[in-house]
Amino acid sequence: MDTGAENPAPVRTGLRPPSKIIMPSSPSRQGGLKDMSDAAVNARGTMAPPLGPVKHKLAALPEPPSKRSTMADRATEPLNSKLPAPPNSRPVGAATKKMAANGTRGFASSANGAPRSNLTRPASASSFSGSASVGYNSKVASGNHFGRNKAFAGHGRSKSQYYNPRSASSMTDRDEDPRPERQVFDTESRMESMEREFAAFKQKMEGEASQASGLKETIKILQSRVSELEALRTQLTALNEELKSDLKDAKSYMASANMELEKARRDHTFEVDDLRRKYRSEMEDMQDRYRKEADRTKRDNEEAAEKVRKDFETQIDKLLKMHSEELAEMEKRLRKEVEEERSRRMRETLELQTEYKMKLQNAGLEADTKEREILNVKGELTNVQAELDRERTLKTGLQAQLTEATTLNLTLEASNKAMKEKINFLESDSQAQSQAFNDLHRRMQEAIEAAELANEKLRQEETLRRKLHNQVQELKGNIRVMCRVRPPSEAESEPAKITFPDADTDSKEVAVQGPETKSALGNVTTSTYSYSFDRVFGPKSQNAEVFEEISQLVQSALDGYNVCIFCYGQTGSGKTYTMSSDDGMIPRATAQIYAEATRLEEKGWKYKMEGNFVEVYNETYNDLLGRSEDLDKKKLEVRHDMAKKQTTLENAVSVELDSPNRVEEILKTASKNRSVAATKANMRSSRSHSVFILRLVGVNHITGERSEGTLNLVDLAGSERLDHSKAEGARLKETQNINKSLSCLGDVINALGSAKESAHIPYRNSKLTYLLQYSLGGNSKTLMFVMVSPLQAHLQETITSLKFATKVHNTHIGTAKKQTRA
Ligand SMILES: Nc1ncnc2c1ncn2[C@@H]1O[C@H](COP(=O)(O)OP(=O)(O)OP(=O)(O)O)[C@@H](O)[C@H]1O
Repeated sequence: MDTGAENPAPVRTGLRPPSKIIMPSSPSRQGGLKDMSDAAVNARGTMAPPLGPVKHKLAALPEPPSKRSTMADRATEPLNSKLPAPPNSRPVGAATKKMAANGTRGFASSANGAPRSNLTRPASASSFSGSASVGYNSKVASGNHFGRNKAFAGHGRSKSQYYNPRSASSMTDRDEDPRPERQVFDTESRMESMEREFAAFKQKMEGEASQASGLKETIKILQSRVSELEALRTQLTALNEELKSDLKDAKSYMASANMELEKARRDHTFEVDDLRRKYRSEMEDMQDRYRKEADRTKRDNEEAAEKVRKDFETQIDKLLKMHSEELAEMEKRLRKEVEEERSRRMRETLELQTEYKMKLQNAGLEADTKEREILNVKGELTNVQAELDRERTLKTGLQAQLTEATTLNLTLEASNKAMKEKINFLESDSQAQSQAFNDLHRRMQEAIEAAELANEKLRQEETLRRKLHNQVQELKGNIRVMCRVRPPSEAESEPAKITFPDADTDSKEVAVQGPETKSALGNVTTSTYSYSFDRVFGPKSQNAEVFEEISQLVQSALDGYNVCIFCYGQTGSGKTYTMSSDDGMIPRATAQIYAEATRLEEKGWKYKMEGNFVEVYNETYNDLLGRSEDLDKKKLEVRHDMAKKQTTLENAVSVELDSPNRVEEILKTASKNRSVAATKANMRSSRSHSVFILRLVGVNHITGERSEGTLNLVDLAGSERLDHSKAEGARLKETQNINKSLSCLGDVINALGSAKESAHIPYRNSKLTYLLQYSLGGNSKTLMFVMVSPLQAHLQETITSLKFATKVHNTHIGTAKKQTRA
């Protein structure tokens, strides 16, 4: 029998492999969840036993009975257990087998509420028709039926097609059978057969009924399975929800973790930045320390080296001294020793000679005595002879001694000679040295004399240079006028039409296009005004270039002339920039004077340089180098020494210019005082004249020459016209005073240029001209800068300034005189 109960193993569940279902405790694995839900869907859809594989993976689910049979098995269980096996129950068995084989599909149909009729249809229909048709020939039919149904289960269609025609033909044959006994027998047997068939049919029907009830039970079981699965699905849904919330939690945890991570990263970055900054500052500190340390070490090393060098030199000096002393000592000792040795040797030689002579005399006497004794005593001849031999031997010995002494004497004489030669050599060396020293001394004297001559020549040339310089200055004229047009600033627009026709050649001309004028006929015309001066500086010119032009005048002040350099022009035209800016004329002039005075020192000149910085405001003098609180309060007096033609400022602070940096201090103090004053009366610097006075007194200690010169650098107040400025009150008074002093300056220059020598020059008419009395006129060199604004708005003032400057330029002042005193 091939029932499902006998063959449960090969039933296909339709579930996916359980390994794909993940543990529910792992909420992050959504794939696993998906697999699981697929499995659940499959379980619902196919009715295959889903819990087998799932239960082991889903720990949260209730554990089903361990050896649970599959859905198909249980579906067939009632049939197999309750139905007796009818003789021809194969269709049902086949159907059941088929259902078991296609269990998933059949269950799916019932689960979907649309049961398929093929569950029962083939069994009843085929078996019924089969038994009905096969009943006439039960053996054959029975056998064929069995075989047919078996075949039907496997290849139903082909077998039934083949069998049905044969059944029909046999029926036809039996109806037409002509044999009666056989017919009775057939009828009885037929009846028997029919009864059997009926009984079988009945049995079969009972089987069907019990099968139907089995199926109902199966349905119930299946329904209970469905509800179980529903519960399972609910559990899974809950689990899914739980997992989703876990996932959500995990996501929020991840987000917060990310935030914390980000915060930690930021903190870390800050910490790293802090550390980096700290490290950098530490590095800088270390570098600084290292640099200082290195400097200190270098200094120490240099000091040590210097010390070592000095020690070394001292030691060398000491050694040299010791050496020369030792040499002298040795020489003395040697001489003494040589002397002593010589006298000792002489003494010894004399002694030896005396001794020898004595011995010789004694020997002679003895020989005489012996000879006398020989003569007298002949008997004693042998003894005397022996004594004589002895005496002869002695004589030989003495002679050998004499030879030796003579040799020694010769050796001593040779060494004495060598010593003498050495002494002579030493004596001759010191003579050569003193000879060389004398030569050197002589040559030095000659060189000094030559230098003296050269210096003398230089002094003569310096005097000549000064004379020539002055002649050149005279040729250039004692009053010179130069014009400077400043560049417009970035904020300034509408420039005036100012041109420089000879900028590429002489740079002496400036042309200004005047304002438009309307004729009576309504014609608009503009005229161009040309002016020429000693030099014109365009907007691109630098202070260095301007100073080059005036440096010769500065030199004249050192040479003993009074020099006055003015800056004239309206407010904002660049006077202060030219005169007192960091690289303006005042710092440059003082630097040149200081350098030149230092250079002249080698020619015997010694200069004393003293500076004052005063302001003329509202026709009163103010000391710009005094205390700022004294400004406008302290009375400053100007005194003139008519005889010496000198001006002194009483109560003013004088600063000695003993270093080039002093001028910087002077300018700073002056500027501070002016700015303090500016809070009292606005625009003070524009409304007052400032005068920097530098007195230069030089004495030549070689030639006895003396020179006294003064350099005046004047920054005049703005030259606005009264009608144009529309000033009132204090401002009106300022403007009136400025105009008065400027017109007085014009008057003085005019008088100097036109009048005879004896004519009156109106210095006293203004405080400014009074202060500059001895720096304007016959004994002075004057340079006026007319400063020009480049703006169209200032055109009228520009033309007025240029006209005034032209007037001054046309003035001829008498020859300057150098102030020298014997
Ligand atoms: N040659 C120049 N090059 C560049 N800038 C200049 C030049 N001349 C003047 N200036 C600038 O123009 C402005 C006015 O100049 P400055 O103050 O010297 O005029 P000023 O005639 O002295 O005026 P005030 O009469 O009010 O003192 C300043 O800002 C100055 O720096």
